[in-house]
Amino acid sequence: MTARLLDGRQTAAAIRAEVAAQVERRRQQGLPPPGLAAVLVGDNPASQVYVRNKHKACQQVGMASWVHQLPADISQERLLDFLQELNADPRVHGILVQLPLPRHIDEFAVQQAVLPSKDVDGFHPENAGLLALGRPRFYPCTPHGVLQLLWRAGYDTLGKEVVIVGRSNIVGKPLALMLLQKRTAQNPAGGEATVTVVHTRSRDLPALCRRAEILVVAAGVPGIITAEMVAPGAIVVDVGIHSVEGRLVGDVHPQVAQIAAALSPVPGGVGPMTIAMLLVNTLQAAEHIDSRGSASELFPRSFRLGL
Ligand SMILES: Nc1nc(=O)c2c([nH]1)NC[C@@H]1CN(c3ccc(C(=O)N[C@@H](CCC(=O)O)C(=O)O)cc3)C=[N+]21
Repeated sequence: MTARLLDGRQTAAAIRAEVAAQVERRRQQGLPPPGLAAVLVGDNPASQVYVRNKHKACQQVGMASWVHQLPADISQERLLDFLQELNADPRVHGILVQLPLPRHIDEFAVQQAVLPSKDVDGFHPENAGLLALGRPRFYPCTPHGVLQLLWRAGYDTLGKEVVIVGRSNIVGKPLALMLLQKRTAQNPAGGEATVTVVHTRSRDLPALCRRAEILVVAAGVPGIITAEMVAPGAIVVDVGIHSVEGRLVGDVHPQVAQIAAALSPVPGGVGPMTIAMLLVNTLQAAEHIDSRGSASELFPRSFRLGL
């Protein structure tokens, strides 16, 4: 038996089509296209691929997109000034500063400099706090992509034993919060799961992982999850992505496909979903700015994506 494939490319394409329809509806109403500004500092080759993919995805759905390539040695002060310009630009509804940043730049300072209402990554402390309190403004793209991939494949997390491997601010932590929340019309990406977050310091990682009905792996270590760490019939979502000897691999060892009931692969799983959810957030940012007249207000409703 080999696992059912959770096809992130196909699911992301379906979400892009939903977003494209909303962008077209806006156009017919005479509204400007949602606009995303991506900021890339330095020339990390992986970051260049991701930012290019985001730019292509924006164009595909009819959004405006700008890629700002800044030199690796730009000062933090200049970068923060540049972000203020994007904050003030009415054509820009969403701002994304690609991570990782060069070492001389304080990531937290940069995340705080993005206007919270344009923070389509959901990394600003105000947005992280709102998510933690059950009042999400933007769902962080990768965790939301994981939940959408599961939901659209027919897997409900309600009451399930979900184990998350990894405790990062961009995946593990926000995903845990989303999985705990109730699913409501205002909060459609809730989970109501029993959530366990494990990490490299956890005692007996294999036993903890084997408890999972749904195992989400965002550890950042190639192949760390092997077949004996997975319960037969589990659903496994691989969030890791690494270039190893010229090939893309995830955190989940290929032998897991023989044990799991379903598996989200790398590439072709969470990566394309992350980009699709970025488009959703950019659309949401544009919608609320238009409908409320103010970019700084709390968004009153979530963009629901057919849930
Ligand atoms: N501010 C910020 N926001 C992010 O969302 C963000 C970031 N920084 N830094 C890096 C991570 C990583 N990330 C990916 C996005 C798409 C793919 C993706 O499209 N992957 C394709 C393969 C792409 C390839 O060919 O290399 C796939 O998995 O099929 C992967 C990884 C977004 N991130």
